[in-house]
Amino acid sequence: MEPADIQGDLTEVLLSEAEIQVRIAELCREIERDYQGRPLLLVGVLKGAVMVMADLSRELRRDVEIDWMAVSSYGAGTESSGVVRILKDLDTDLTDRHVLIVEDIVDSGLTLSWLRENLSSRGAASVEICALLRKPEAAKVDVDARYVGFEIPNHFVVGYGLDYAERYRNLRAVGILSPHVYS
Ligand SMILES: O=P(O)(O)OC[C@H]1O[C@H](OP(=O)(O)OP(=O)(O)O)[C@H](O)[C@@H]1O
Ligand code: HPA
Ligand SMILES: [Mg+2]
Repeated sequence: MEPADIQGDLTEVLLSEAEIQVRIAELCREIERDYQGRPLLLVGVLKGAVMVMADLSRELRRDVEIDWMAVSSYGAGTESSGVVRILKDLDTDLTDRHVLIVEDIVDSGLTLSWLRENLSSRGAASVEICALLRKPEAAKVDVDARYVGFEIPNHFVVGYGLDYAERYRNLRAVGILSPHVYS
């Protein structure tokens, strides 16, 4: 299943493509129910959330708007710097909007706690979070994410949008990156 040129880079496949898709469908049914009758703006966080956004938005059986923000706190390493930078802002005015932030992972929580504050301060009617993955043991701040796909152990993971130095984003599964790749 892994491409030949990355064989050995993963110590373990944590979540298969099929497991991810089943869970995304479950989250979509919850989202449809919770936002019934309310217009919904999905805000994807580039670049990691590209795959989740593509699959989640197409699985939703309702109309949505989609916008993107790019923030970065990791650079090329495996540890959050804690400093969040806006690389690309939204095109959409958030006044009175119901916003659902779509993310790949809550790791330390620094990115999402900062982002939720930032978006809430723009006059949104509501701001909630949907993250495919969460690492409970890595939390430095508490992030109240309404929709979480999977809680995973505290290892650096790649695939399905998640990168190490911009590689591995295109894997269909999520796996643990072998320390020999980055040490
Ligand atoms: O909870 P945290 O510790 O803040 O980590 C989570 C964030 O870090 C990663 O993004 P990154 O800054 O690496 O940018 P990228 O999405 O472009 O890879 C990931 O996509 C999340 O946005
Ligand atoms: O485990 C991770 N992998 C890739 N990118 C990340 N950004 C935060 N945590 C991670
Ligand atoms: Mg990253």
